Order: sequence, then structure tokens, then C-alpha cells
Amino acid sequence: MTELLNVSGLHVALGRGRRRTEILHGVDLTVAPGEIVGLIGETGSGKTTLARAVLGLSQARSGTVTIGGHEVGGLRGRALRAFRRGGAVQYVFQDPLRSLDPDRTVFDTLVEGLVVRGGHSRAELRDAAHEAARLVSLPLDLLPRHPGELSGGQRQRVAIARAIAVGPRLLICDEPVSALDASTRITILELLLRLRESHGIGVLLITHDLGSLGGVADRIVVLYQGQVVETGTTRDILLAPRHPYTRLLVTSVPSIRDEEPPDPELRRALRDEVHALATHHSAPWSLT
Ligand SMILES: Nc1ncnc2c1ncn2[C@@H]1O[C@H](COP(=O)(O)OP(=O)(O)OP(=O)(O)O)[C@@H](O)[C@H]1O
Repeated sequence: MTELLNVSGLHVALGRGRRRTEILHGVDLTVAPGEIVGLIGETGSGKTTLARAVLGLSQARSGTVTIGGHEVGGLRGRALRAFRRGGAVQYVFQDPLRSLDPDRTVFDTLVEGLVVRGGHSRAELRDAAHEAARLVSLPLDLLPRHPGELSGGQRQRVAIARAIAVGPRLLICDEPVSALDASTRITILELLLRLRESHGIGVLLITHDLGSLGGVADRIVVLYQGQVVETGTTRDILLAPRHPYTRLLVTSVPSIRDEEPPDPELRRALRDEVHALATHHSAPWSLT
């Protein structure tokens, strides 16, 4: 299948002067059209840095990022602005309260991408807002409200609908459900599944909660200290993890069927193994 997103050998360094540190060490990752890829990694592993590089916001030291075959890593100035205005990649944040303008109604939020592009009549904007709301099962009577008057789940629906309204090919969702309660989480994840079916959108689903990827992601990419240490189908990663870090993650996923809590001895042994591998960083220790 032709890749939608192709990240190849990506090295990214952040910080200035002597504090400049390499955060991503040769990351490879692909997302095909209509595919949901989970990107999992602990805090500070480089997930957001990777997402920013895909959006053209972090410059690569080396390596490439292509979307639909077009290189985005080297875009600057006007070309970068045109790429971002084009809307091929949209970003959905963990906390929609911070990403949604509190003074903007839901209606205005849903059509803001179209307004920026210009050339749409009032009737076209109304139809687009209704279509976007319908797509995410948002009642139309919420359109005149402001984000502060919505529930967390409704706000996340607005954020996703706003992203979809500009016709993206790739949606990057950064911890989209971690601030939500369990049942709302499920409805938002089901929404992503529906959107990839109906629109063929590729989704990069960033999380540090492996449990939320089961039943949603087609594949999982495991990031540890800026390196991809394992990639596989969701089933393989959950049922037969190979890398010690992935095995540690899997033993941390609570299951309602578990009668016994995770074995502390096993977790300690895996943690020791991960630390031993990490301290020999130059050794080829990834299992991709
Ligand atoms: N502007 C910056 N300058 C220097 N270092 C940075 C900068 N931004 C992030 N970092 C460092 O890069 C590393 C990766 O950060 P990043 O935000 O990508 O991690 P993450 O996996 O998204 O973490 P989290 O799950 O907590 O959001 C961290 O060690 C962080 O301190």
C-alpha cells in the first residue's frame, strides 16, 4: 500500500547552544491511508517532538518526513505556511479547552478552517458546520455555545470535527482521550474508527496508555528514549511483545479479567533489563 506518512531515519535535536540535545535518534514510522497507528512511549520519549516534525514545526537534523510523497521536513517560510494552510495534516490535542478559542462559538470553530481559506458563502459555511457536527454526533443545538459550556467529551468532538472539516489526509491525535472518563473515551475512539472508514483518513494516535490502543490501532510503534524499539500489529504487540520495554508496558495494562495483580518480580526484572539496554545506548537494541 502507498504510504501516506513516511518518516525515515529522522534525527531531531532541540535546545540552543551547549544545551542542544538530540531527542529523536533515527526514527522510522509509516501510516497508510485509512490506517490507525498507535505511537506509545513514556513521558519525555519524544512523541510530541515527532508529531511536531510531521507538522513541519521541528527541523530535522537528518532524515525525511513525507506526506503523500511530498517532503515536508525542509519546508520554510511561505512554503511551510502554504503546507499548513492546506490542512493535509491536522492535530488534535489532549486538552481541547486549551486548543479551542473560549470566545468562539462551536459554529465559528467548526468553520474556521474554511473561513481562513475564503470563498465560501454563509449557506455553504452553515452546511459545512452541520455536516461536521453530524459526523461526530454533536447535537446541532450546541452550535451557538462556547467551549466553556460543553462537557469534556463534547469539546473533544468539536476539536475532532474542526480538524475533519478542512479535509485532512492525516490526523495526529495527541492523548485525545486521557482527560476523559472511561465511557466517553470509548465513544471518542469509536469516532476515530468511523472516520477512518468513512473518510480514509490515516491516524497517528499518540498515547502513553497502551490499554487505550487495543481494538483501535491497526499497528503500534513503541518509542523509548527517542528510538523506535519495536513495531508490530496491535495483536502481536499486546500478545507477544518482544522488546523488554514493550513487555514492561504490557504487564502494566490492567485487565478486568486479571485475578492476580501484575507480578512485581517480573516487572522488576524487565525494568532492570530495559535500564541495562538503555545504558548501552550505542548497541543496536531496537527490534523493528
Ligand atoms: N524546546 C525544547 N528544547 C529542549 N528540549 C526539549 C524541548 N522540547 C522538549 N524537549 C525535551 O525533549 C524530550 C522529549 O519531549 P517530548 O515532549 O517530545 O516527549 P513526549 O514523549 O511527548 O512526552 P509527554 O508524554 O510527557 O508529552 C524531553 O526530554 C523534553 O525535555
